[in-house]
Amino acid sequence: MALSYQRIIVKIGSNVLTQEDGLPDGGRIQHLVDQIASLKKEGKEVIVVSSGAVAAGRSLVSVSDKADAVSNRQLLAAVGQVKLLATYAELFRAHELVCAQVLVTKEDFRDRQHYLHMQNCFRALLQNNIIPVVNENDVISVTELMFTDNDELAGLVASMLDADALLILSNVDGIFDGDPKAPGAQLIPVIEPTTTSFSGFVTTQRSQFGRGGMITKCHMAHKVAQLGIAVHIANGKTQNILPRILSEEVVNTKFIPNKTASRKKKWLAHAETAAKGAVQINAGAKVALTTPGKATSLLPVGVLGIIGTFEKGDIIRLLDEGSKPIGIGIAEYGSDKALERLGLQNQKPLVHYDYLFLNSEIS
Ligand SMILES: Nc1ncnc2c1ncn2[C@@H]1O[C@H](COP(=O)(O)OP(=O)(O)O)[C@@H](O)[C@H]1O
Ligand SMILES: N[C@@H](CCC(=O)OP(=O)(O)O)C(=O)O
Repeated sequence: MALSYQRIIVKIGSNVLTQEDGLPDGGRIQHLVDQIASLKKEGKEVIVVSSGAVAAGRSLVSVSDKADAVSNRQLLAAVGQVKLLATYAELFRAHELVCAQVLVTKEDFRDRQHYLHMQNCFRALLQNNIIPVVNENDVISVTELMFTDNDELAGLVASMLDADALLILSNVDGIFDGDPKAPGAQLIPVIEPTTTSFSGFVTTQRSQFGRGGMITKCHMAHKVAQLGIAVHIANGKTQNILPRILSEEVVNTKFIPNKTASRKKKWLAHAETAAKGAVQINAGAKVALTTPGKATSLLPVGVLGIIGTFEKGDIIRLLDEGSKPIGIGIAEYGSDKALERLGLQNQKPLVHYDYLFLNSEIS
């Protein structure tokens, strides 16, 4: 039976798009575009997250070994992204399809305004039947500002757009129970939402031109599946891989999706590292917030202390009396006002339920 995904994110890894020598594989890109065009003709929405800018840059200019690695990467990506998108645009045009370039940084997912602008743009593109081709803005994203890899970026895009599925194309058939090249290694076809540890079977080894490796792919895939989105890890070098994943005719690893979470909560699930401050809440507030089936906002009466400073709209962490993190949310007002209202009754919520994300909701 065919899988009925409607909105699909296709993540194409560096290794799928490059040949052994690190230069772009034109035939491979063509074949993938042909497959995506077929999905479009079936009425599906497709968003492509494509690596390959650095590889494309390498085919155009050679960089000096003496220059620093960051500058070289910026230069190759800046040059290569033009070629990468020109290649996609030309190949999609042959199918009478239009694609668009979307370049983003990690910061764009942390800032609520940037996030909403981005989401709005994606919606407009999809409504106009345009295929977004997303990559990290490698010119700006250096060191700590970088995504771990494009898998992380693809996961964020999938949750932002409430996708039905994320198809991660790599250079392996899926996740194996050990080194995929070792004799007897077995592919794991299905990973249930209850699986939490991958370190037992996934090594930290990366493909030749990849950045994050399989372990980061697993963690991201698990997190995305917890948010209600199916994730498949499959081999992008296999012929007709996309239609064959959907018709369940090909080996791959599927992360079974969990119950769906609301869109806002999906964003919050990824936003923890962006927290500006924290509030410590009392036991009564903890019980009220974590009681299943109840939509409760955090009121100042339940707040014991404010840690750090934050402003209205910032993400803050919620800690219990023992300083254990219990969730995150968006502050309705800044830490100064929160401090004035600490412990007081009949005050406006510090975190509204709609902007509150509790750890218990995804575990
Ligand atoms: N248990 C495993 N199953 C599959 N692949 C694994 C496993 N452990 C490590 N790997 C390695 O992960 C690599 C794919 O990850 P990565 O380098 O991030 O690729 P990509 O460029 O597609 O993002 C594979 O080439 C493989 O060598
Ligand atoms: N933004 C980079 C891709 C880096 C990256 O993370 O690649 P991959 O590990 O294959 O997902 C580029 O376009 O070259």
